[in-house]
Amino acid sequence: MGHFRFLTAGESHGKGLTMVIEGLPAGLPLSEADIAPDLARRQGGYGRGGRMKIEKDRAEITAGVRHGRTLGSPVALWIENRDWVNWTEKMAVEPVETEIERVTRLRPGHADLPGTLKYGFDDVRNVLERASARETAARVAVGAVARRLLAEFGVEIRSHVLSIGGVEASVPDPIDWNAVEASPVRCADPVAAEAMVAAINAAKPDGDTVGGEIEVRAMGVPPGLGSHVHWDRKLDGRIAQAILSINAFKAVGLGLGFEAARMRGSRVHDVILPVDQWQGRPWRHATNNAGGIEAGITTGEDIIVRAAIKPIPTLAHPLPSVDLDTGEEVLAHYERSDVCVVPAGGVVAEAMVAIVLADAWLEKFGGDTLEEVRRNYEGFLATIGPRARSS
Ligand SMILES: Cc1cc2nc3c(=O)[nH]c(=O)nc-3n(C[C@H](O)[C@H](O)[C@H](O)COP(=O)(O)O)c2cc1C
Ligand SMILES: C=C(O[C@@H]1CC(C(=O)O)=C[C@@H](OP(=O)(O)O)[C@H]1O)C(=O)O
Repeated sequence: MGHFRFLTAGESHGKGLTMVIEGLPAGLPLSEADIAPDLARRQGGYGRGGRMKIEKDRAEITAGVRHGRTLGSPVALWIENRDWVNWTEKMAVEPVETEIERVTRLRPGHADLPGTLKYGFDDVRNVLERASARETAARVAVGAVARRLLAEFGVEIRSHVLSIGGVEASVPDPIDWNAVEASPVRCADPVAAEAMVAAINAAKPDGDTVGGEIEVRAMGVPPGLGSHVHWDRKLDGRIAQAILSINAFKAVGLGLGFEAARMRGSRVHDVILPVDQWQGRPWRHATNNAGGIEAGITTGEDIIVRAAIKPIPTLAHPLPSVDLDTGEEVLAHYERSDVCVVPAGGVVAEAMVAIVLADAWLEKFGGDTLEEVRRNYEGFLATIGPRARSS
């Protein structure tokens, strides 16, 4: 929608990742320490490959912040690829003398075939470098900045793993978020977490990979973000686009999501009950099957997003494929790969939800300074009580 905008640039084995963020108000406290924890969380999770032993992601703020506060100008960030030193010739910006071996054995499930066809390349590397989920490090850094804005207003965004490799977790209520952070697979159910680790361990020696499902929750979100009036202002649609844009994400649901299709209306819809007082108003939904959004607008309940992540496409025991040069049958390309990225995927999904919410926040409460945003937010909250007219 353009109130909080960002671009990223960078190839997986190039020098690093560049981000430019536009739309932040002036006066927001922001430091590298606000970004570092999320970058570390994205690098974790059981089942990642050799690359994560090389990288130690750190986002440097190179513009838009002075003495710890945003200036209202674009914020620029930079993350170095530590692996780049091993790829200087293969990834050189200028032409090189040596002949670089091309990648031509197409990997099913990755960008290799559609990307090379679309851009007219004879070397899959020209596509895979940018298609790589290395770019999700940049999104998590941008998401941490969005999260910093939302934190000013008490909004908190978390994720946990619902399933890996067909092993399903039970979801405790309430969720112990510290336990999720301590879990090797970011799962709130310790028994299921053990079985998930076992599923990853079982897939690895087979040269295989596993996917799974994650859930993101945004807590402390006020009613009124998004809108029902146009398709591209509906917040559920904006969240779905943001989530499905993450590498390997294949399905998304709000609240009950797919489950709602199999239930009766009387069981699905969240009845509205009078209460003494809940967040400044005398009503509250009895349940939150809608996942905090009705008609594209936040209701004030937690936003709950569930998403499915496919198994990683690059297999150590490669799948049958064809060679881009000859069209002959070959096995797909393999150098190294993650076996499972479901926990990391949850962290990336948190970042995308934070970005969409920051955008919707500035759309509704936007201002040039943080204080102006705060005034607009508080002014709106003061209007959302009962509508009885005084005569
Ligand atoms: C955090 C993360 C790490 C990933 N690591 C790998 C990997 O090591 N090998 C691989 O083939 N795909 C990996 N992927 C998935 C591919 O990037 C993705 O499947 C590919 O870009 C094709 O896009 P699509 O699956 O969205 O259609 C990863 C995805 C995420 C979110
Ligand atoms: C670099 C990251 O993920 C990469 C995503 C990725 C892919 O194909 O998507 C392939 C792998 O890269 P490499 O071939 O260098 O091992 C992952 O490690 C990261 O998450 O930071």
